[in-house]
Amino acid sequence: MGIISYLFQDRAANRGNFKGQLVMFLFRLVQYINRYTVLKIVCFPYLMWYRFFVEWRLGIELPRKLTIGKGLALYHGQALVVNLRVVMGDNCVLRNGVTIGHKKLADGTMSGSPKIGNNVDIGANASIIGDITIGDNVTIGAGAVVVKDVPSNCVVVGNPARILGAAVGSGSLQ
Ligand SMILES: CC(=O)SCCNC(=O)CCNC(=O)[C@H](O)C(C)(C)COP(=O)(O)OP(=O)(O)OC[C@H]1O[C@@H](n2cnc3c(N)ncnc32)[C@H](O)[C@@H]1OP(=O)(O)O
Ligand SMILES: N[C@@H](CO)C(=O)O
Repeated sequence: MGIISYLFQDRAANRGNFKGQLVMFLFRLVQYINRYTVLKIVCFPYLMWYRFFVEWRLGIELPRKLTIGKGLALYHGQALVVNLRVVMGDNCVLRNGVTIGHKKLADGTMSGSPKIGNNVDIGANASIIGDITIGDNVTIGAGAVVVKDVPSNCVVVGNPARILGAAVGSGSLQ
């Protein structure tokens, strides 16, 4: 992928949403810079500015080492925190108040972070925590707290999250 396509890979997903387009452009630029040591040195002021403006000022923590596939839609973009070890697939949606990250384990170490598939739509204020896997084509309801693996092709809601529409019992997550 050429640099222009790389920097604008999320534009279509954020059509009509200038803030989403701008933040994703700035994010892809730090990701691109992060690939090359020379660019990291030359563009150090930009890396600092990204941290100050996007992370501190706008409250959107998308660290430059994060792995996110193409076509990420960012709706509203407030109080959004994603751990740098999270891996997300293509065509996902992140909304305001979403947190995706790790947890402290009983031995005092930190867990891994979620691995999220393609076409995952995450509702406002959802928290997805721990070394878990979310499948493809999943919708995570607003306010859900997801701490276990989620299979592909389902909707999960609630705290703790359960599969919507499944009969009581069979809808619990493993
Ligand atoms: C400013 C803004 O607009 S920001 C955007 C905010 N919007 C979002 O974040 C969208 C997230 N979407 C949701 O949470 C949706 O409710 C979905 C996708 C999870 C489900 O939508 P639908 O399929 O239409 O579900 P529906 O409204 O029919 O509800 C089905 C059942 O799930 C429950 N339910 C739906 N959403 C949730 C939720 N987020 N948490 C807990 N339970 C829920 C309903 O109470 C209902 O339960 P019942 O069958 O016992 O009565
Ligand atoms: N409010 C819409 C997008 O503007 C959503 O979050 O889905």
